[in-house]
This record gives sequence, C-alpha cells and structure tokens, in this order.
Amino acid sequence: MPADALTATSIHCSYGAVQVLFGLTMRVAPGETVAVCGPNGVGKSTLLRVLSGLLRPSSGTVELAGADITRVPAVRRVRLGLSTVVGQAAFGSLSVLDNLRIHGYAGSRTDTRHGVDAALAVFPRLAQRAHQPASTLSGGERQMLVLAKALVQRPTVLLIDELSLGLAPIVVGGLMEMVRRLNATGMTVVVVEQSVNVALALADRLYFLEKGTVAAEHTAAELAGRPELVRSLMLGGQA
Ligand SMILES: Nc1ncnc2c1ncn2[C@@H]1O[C@H](COP(=O)(O)OP(=O)(O)OP(=O)(O)O)[C@@H](O)[C@H]1O
Repeated sequence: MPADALTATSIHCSYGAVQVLFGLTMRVAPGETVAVCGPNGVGKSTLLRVLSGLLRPSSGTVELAGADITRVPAVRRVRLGLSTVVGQAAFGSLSVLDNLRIHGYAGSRTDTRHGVDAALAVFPRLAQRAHQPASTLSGGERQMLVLAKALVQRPTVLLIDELSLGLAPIVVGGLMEMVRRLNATGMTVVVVEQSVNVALALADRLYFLEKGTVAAEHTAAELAGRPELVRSLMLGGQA
C-alpha cells in the first residue's frame, strides 16, 4: 500500500504557556482533498502552520509521503513538494509575473520559468494581467495569484488556509473550480476552511476539530443531505 501523502500523528502544540493542539492525528491519502473545519479558535490555522513547518510541535510527528519531516524547516518542505497558500499576500508594487518569479526562486526545486508558465496556464486571467502591479488586482485575482505562487513551486501536496475568506461567492466558486482542477491533476490538497459549504463542495473527506483535537471525521458523501449533523459538527459538538 502506498504511504499517505501527509500525516500528522499525536500533535501537541503551544504558543508559550498556552496549549492549542492536544494530540491531534490526521492523514491525507495521495490525490485526496481533505478539509479541516471547526469553530473559531479551535486550532485549524495552528495545525496548518505545523504541517507547513512554520511552527514546531512540542510533540508528535509530521510525515510527507512516509518520510518524517517534523524537524524539517518550512523552506525545505517546499523543496520536498509541500507548498502552502496563506492569505492574499503579494508584493503590491511588483507585477504579477515578478511575484511569481520571486516565489519560484524562493522555493524552487525545479526550473522556475517552467513553473511560472505552468502556473499562468492554470490562471489565464492572471496571464492577461502578467505585467500589471499586484496591488491593482481585485480580491479574487489576488487570491488566484496566491494559488499561482504555490503552483510555481509545483507541489505534490498543497495546503490552503481559508480559500474563501472575505471573497464574494462568485469569486470563491471560481477559485474552488481551480482547486478541483489542480486536484484532478493528482495534486493532494488540504484546506483549512471556516465555510463548511466550501469545505463540503471541495473535499472528499472532512476533519472537524474541537478543543485542539479531532472530534469527528466524515466523508463528504456521508454528510450529504444531513445539514443538522453538519451544523452540530461545526458548533464543535460530537454527533
Ligand atoms: N501567535 C499566537 N500567539 C498566541 N496565541 C495564538 C497565536 N496564534 C493563535 N493563537 C491562539 O491559538 C488558538 C487557536 O488559533 P488558530 O488561529 O489556530 O484557530 P483557528 O481555528 O484557525 O481560528 P479561526 O477560525 O478563528 O481562524 C486561539 O485561541 C488563538 O488566539
């Protein structure tokens, strides 16, 4: 049996004296899209930071394709094929193209130009705006740029924090379609999402966190047509 694309096992994590994750375990199979959901402040973004290498857990392990990467720094994780999309940050005064090039140099494990071309092919709208300063992009286009930056790194596993945050539903719909297409190419995707509707529409499987650990895990198919169960899971109650 092939190794999981990504696993987190018994993760404990704290900010100073404040513990946020308590023995959290999750796994993501190759080619799967998995969503991490739950109420505000439950530790979703903290988990993402641990997976991406921005935060070191106090105990527990993170594995990428069966290799222990718990102590591997974030930049080296990118080179191993694990990229992270967080927020809508871009260098505003630089063009779309230069933003992509810079990102390629920062994490490159392959030829940067090839990666930039491949990313622009996925986002024709960005290709049309390649020479426009990033600061002039709309919110949705900026989010596309963030996804495109991760694509330049040609990840095997893509971590996305809050794809839908602050964006109009129609823009979110477009971005979801992009993520689906990436997943269809074989890319494994983990999304941290506050919108359960986005999570349900995107993911094969969903983890629901409560008090820094996994309270429940369901396939999207199991949750289809069960709004009461979804509601109670999102409120942090075990159902
Ligand atoms: N840098 C930090 N220093 C101290 N505490 C932090 C830090 N970042 C997050 N926390 C705390 O850790 C807890 C979990 O935060 P986290 O951002 O992981 O939650 P979340 O589930 O992603 O929440 P949300 O859905 O509101 O974004 C919260 O109580 C938060 O205040």
